[in-house]
Amino acid sequence: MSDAPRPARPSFDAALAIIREQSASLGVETVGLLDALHRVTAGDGIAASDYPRFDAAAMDGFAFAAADTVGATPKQPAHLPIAGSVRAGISPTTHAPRTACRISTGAPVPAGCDYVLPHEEARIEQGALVLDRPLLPGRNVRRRGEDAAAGARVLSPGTRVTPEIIGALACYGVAALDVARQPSITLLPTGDELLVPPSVERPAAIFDANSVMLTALLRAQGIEPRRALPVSDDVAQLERAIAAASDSAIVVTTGGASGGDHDHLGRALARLGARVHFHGVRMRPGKPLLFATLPNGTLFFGLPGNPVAALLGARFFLGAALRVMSGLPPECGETVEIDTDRRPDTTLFLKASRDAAGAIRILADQRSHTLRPLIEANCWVVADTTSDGERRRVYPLT
Ligand SMILES: Nc1nc2c(c(=O)[nH]1)N[C@H]1C(S)=C(S)[C@@H](COP(=O)(O)OP(=O)(O)OC[C@H]3O[C@@H](n4cnc5c(N)ncnc54)[C@H](O)[C@@H]3O)O[C@H]1N2
Ligand code: MOO
Repeated sequence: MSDAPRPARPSFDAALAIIREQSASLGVETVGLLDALHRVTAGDGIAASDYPRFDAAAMDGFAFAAADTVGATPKQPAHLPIAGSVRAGISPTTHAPRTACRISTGAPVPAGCDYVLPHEEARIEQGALVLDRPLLPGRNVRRRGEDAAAGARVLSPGTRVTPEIIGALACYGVAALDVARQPSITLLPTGDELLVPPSVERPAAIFDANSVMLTALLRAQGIEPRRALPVSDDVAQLERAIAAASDSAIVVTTGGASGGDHDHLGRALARLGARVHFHGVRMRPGKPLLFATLPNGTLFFGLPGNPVAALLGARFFLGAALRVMSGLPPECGETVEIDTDRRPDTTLFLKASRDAAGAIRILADQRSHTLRPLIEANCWVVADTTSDGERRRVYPLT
């Protein structure tokens, strides 16, 4: 058992509150548009250019002024001689009244034209477009600035940047964005079973799944963590490895968090002079989770080794700190009515799948070493009891 003092175990909500209290914004930086992917905006996104940049044809066909069709009938159609053509990328051209010009999709509609007739609808006789009814202006013309006008506020602060947002901003000529600074993070897997790759000669070795999984989880938030080499279940080595990692703003270990004979995390942190905010949370899986501050101010998350517990710890606890650092509000989940297992005084995290109709199914295998159900899962159901009674909340998987 660890000799380190054990503060009382908080509830899940209380533990999150402690983490939020210990976390602070890291400020703002300007990054190139593509580098903003998965990051959180720290200011408004402003369109640098009108989009569309000019009145443009939405179809290949013929451009002309709708006014030139006034009074046209099948018996007395308007004849608009076809004069010239405009292609995409060609600067807007002048247009002689009572003529039509060939135009391709994306080409600037010549000044004076306000109608584009698709070529498959066109009747051409002796080099003139024949129109046998009056037409209303605007058809197949994309108006300048109709999606976004230069200077328009198109993005608010606190938005997670997606590929779609990057696409829109690229249309609007935005080349850089202000985003919240991200912390540097070192992932430190612990456990003798990780020190050598699994092989026939090493039947008790396992693959280090946790640091791979957490790297993926962080990349999805625009953070590239440093992955330290696995460290053995030895207090001195653990102490050294944590000290070496503490140049990062956040250190995350996996394994060695519970009170087993070889779980030395508590002892290593005591030797380092860390301030342990809690060791153990009234939740399952993830009960042995530890949160501390190292003497230099680095935040420390000691996640349990079981992969589901490690994932939950990163998803909800490290995630809570990252949200504060990114200027995002706390997650509150969606309250739902669903009958699940319950455990007194414990928050249960259940792998679940929600179908297109919104029906939630709790998956059969809830053990904390099995990730296979998470291939099928798309949400967590979080079950606990409040003073108002049983509560069930749904959270996205990541
Ligand atoms: N007597 C008790 N035993 C255990 C308790 C308990 O309360 N009393 N709690 C159990 C719970 S709950 C958990 S969670 C685990 C967590 O313990 P540790 O954080 O000390 O983790 P380890 O013992 O080091 O490892 C647990 C499990 O996970 C595997 N592991 C570790 N690292 C990785 C990795 N990087 N990738 C994949 N898998 C990893 C490890 O081999 C173990 O199988 O303790 C229970 N025991
Ligand atoms: O807390 Mo443990 O996470 O149930 O396996």
